Amino acid sequence: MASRPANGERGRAGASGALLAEARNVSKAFTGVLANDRVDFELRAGEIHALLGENGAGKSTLASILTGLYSADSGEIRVAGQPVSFRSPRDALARGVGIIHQHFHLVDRFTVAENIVLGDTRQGFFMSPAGIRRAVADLGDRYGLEIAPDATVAELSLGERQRVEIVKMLVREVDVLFLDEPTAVLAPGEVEALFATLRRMADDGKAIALVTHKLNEVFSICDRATVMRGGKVVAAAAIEDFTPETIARAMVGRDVDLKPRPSTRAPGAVVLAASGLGMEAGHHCGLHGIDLEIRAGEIVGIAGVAGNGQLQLAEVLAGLQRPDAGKVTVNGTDVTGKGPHAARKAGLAYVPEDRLGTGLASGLSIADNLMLTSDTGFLFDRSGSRKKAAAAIGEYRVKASGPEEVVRRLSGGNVQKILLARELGSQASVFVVASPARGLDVAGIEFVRNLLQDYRDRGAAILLISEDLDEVRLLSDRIVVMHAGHITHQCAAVDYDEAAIGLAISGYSGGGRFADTR
Ligand SMILES: Nc1ncnc2c1ncn2[C@@H]1O[C@H](COP(=O)(O)OP(=O)(O)OP(=O)(O)O)[C@@H](O)[C@H]1O
Repeated sequence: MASRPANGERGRAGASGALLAEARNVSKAFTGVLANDRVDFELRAGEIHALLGENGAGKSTLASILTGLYSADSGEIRVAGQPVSFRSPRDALARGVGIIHQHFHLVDRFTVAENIVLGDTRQGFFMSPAGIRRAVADLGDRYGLEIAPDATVAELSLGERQRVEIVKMLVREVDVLFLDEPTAVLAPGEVEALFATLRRMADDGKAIALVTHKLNEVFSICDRATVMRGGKVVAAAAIEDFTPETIARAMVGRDVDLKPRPSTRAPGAVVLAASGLGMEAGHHCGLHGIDLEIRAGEIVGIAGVAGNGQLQLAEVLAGLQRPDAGKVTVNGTDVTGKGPHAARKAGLAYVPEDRLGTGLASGLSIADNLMLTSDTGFLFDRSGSRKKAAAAIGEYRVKASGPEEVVRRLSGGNVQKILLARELGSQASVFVVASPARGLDVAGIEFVRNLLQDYRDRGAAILLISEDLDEVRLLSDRIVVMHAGHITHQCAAVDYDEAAIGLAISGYSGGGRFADTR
């Protein structure tokens, strides 16, 4: 059992708590890639430990080795000081080491309680339905995790599903918990709640490893950080010994500049226009009287919590959904409800949020994916498509063995780069871009921001949809807020008023009015 820190003071327990999990001199190669190169990593009782690094640095591989999904080619894994050899994640769980992946492993049509006991094969372990309810309630109280045991998982938000995954781990009595980019799926309010839970778990003597790209999270919650680059550990220290700049430099090997570059020119003619767009509310909130104009040479950012109509709006603009009312024009051509090909032909490119669903075919190579939306089709001109892919891999600094690499094998951030390369590399003049930096490391974020600003300066019209308010604020020339399928606020970026935007995000549309949230 883990030794408990004397108090929950940040940083103190992390430096001195008992060693709960370690990797010593661990290496792991995949075909052509040394994903972990003589890695040392340690997790102590009472700490929240950030595991950082650029896309493809080897973080997920290390987490997978420590939690039983992969075995190391060489080196040693220890739990509570004892060498272990995990043959599966179940083995690791039996030793108190668990992981919560970005894509949850829950059965949608089962209840929360059923999911919690599912697959729990501990010998002699039995929990009656009443026992499970009690355990969920007790753990919920202790760690601030409110969930209804009888709810069906399909009805739950992503934040609630994450809580179910955490309770599942707590029921299995983990001492060490890895979380792979846990805030990527959360709304801002849910992030604070998650962090409070993680802090309570650490205060209780558990060790938490947080795989993340978000430096603000690292500095607000973590006690220590380990930074990886090219499969190696390049820095490991208490958080007080780092600054955002030194962490970014360790990750990338150079200085990173994320300062915005506002447009210096007045925007040109309207190139993307939506007027009176309406969609019936169904399983989503619908769209209600959306009027929007985007001009050549400007970035318009749409802020709001996911699920407030942004996805429907993006899909209507990109021709993937037909609105019930209203009209969309791209470069003066009416493309309303005419399908994605018509929108693309009129000059619109779309980077969807759901990169492996709507965006890319995970079973195909990089080269084939880059040709998926071209008129010629990917069966045509294979050597041309390979050349194009090789150029994109170089330009976007994608970590891959070459153009024939299957997209499924790439790390999350590199998948995002392939999608961006295809859409931003097209000849479009209007770009609808949803969460372009999701899953990207600091160098990737810098790259994408520069790219969008370069395109804008060359006269492209960009609609940026993002839940990351900082991203919207830093990149946009104009800001539009959506709530419940309505536009509740619009302003120029220079007039950015955090309080007004915060109110608009929660539905307040000025003059004492709240948007109709049917
Ligand atoms: N199953 C696999 N088969 C082949 N190569 C793999 C496999 N898993 C990872 N790799 C490669 O190993 C390297 C490290 O990948 P890993 O997923 O560990 O990186 P990461 O730091 O987690 O990146 P990201 O932040 O983008 O998720 C990458 O070059 C990746 O393409």
